[in-house]
Amino acid sequence: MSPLFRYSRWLSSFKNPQSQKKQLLAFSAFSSEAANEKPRPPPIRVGLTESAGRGVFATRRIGAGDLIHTAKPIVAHPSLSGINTVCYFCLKKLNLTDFKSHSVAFCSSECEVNAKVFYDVETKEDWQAFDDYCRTQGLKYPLLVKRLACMVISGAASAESLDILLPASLSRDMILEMEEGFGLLRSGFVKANIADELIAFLTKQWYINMLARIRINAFRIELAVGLHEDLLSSAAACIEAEVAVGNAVYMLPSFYNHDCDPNTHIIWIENADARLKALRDIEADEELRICYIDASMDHDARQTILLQGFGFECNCLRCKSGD
Ligand SMILES: C[S@@+](CC[C@H](N)C(=O)[O-])C[C@H]1O[C@@H](n2cnc3c(N)ncnc32)[C@H](O)[C@@H]1O
Repeated sequence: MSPLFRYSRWLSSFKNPQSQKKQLLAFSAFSSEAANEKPRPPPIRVGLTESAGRGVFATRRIGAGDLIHTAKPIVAHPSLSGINTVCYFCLKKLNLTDFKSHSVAFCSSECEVNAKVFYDVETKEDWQAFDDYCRTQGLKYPLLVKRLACMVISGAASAESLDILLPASLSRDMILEMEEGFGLLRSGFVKANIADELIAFLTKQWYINMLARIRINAFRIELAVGLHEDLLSSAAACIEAEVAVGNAVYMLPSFYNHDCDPNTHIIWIENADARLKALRDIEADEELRICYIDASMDHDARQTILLQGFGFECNCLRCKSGD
């Protein structure tokens, strides 16, 4: 799931507020995860907003419906309930015949090769206890941490890959609840005979830090219904089971702030590669915002979910107007 950037040096310079502005402007220059579908660089930069931390701004006018950029996940993982229905790497939907009993499958030899960054380490252990823990507790984010840990062990990712992302503030109870998952993850690697020096990064603090970042930056991936797909069976699937094919964390999309009347949306067509598209005309220097939740809910319901789920009081114009 490259590209994985080693952001730690850049991150440490954020501790100096004077360099923030310069660094944020520089970000647009190396956001190479953005689309290679267009010859021009994506029309965005990351900058500081007045009251919502960092945000993404348009560098030129963007037309309604335009593809702003695409983004590949830093780490993605299928939902456990659908693990035998999608590619284990890119989350593309597969035919049941692609799966041998109880195994995972890949949509292409390219995905199989790309998955080596975590799969070779992961398959040294059976992870039944860890998966059961996630399944019974209804947890999806520890799976992303496990996959990222495998990537760090294989040398494909830095243990600091997510450090640049904003962390959620966690209560003492939330931290206590994470201990079981940490214990299962670490003991899985020990049982797999992974050398001590390769798992030295995997401390309880690292595990909690990753979950704190994933909690407010992960995207739940719902694939758009393809034209070829039977709309009725897809609708039935939505009712019967989890619609999301999985969860993923991206770099650039994580800098998009929320708005209850967004000008941008994030969609997934075929797999976990995200597409950011303009919902209306956007002027140069306007902030691009996506909607994290179901915008059809009323004001109070939206505020409650944003506060409880993401830890912030929404400052968007729609909320300020009381709508
Ligand atoms: C995924 S991050 C977005 C990028 C973030 N601003 C940063 O500096 O990295 C989500 C966080 O941004 C802030 N945020 C996003 N949308 C907001 C809004 N509408 N009102 C207030 N804060 C917001 C909150 O702190 C939230 O937890």
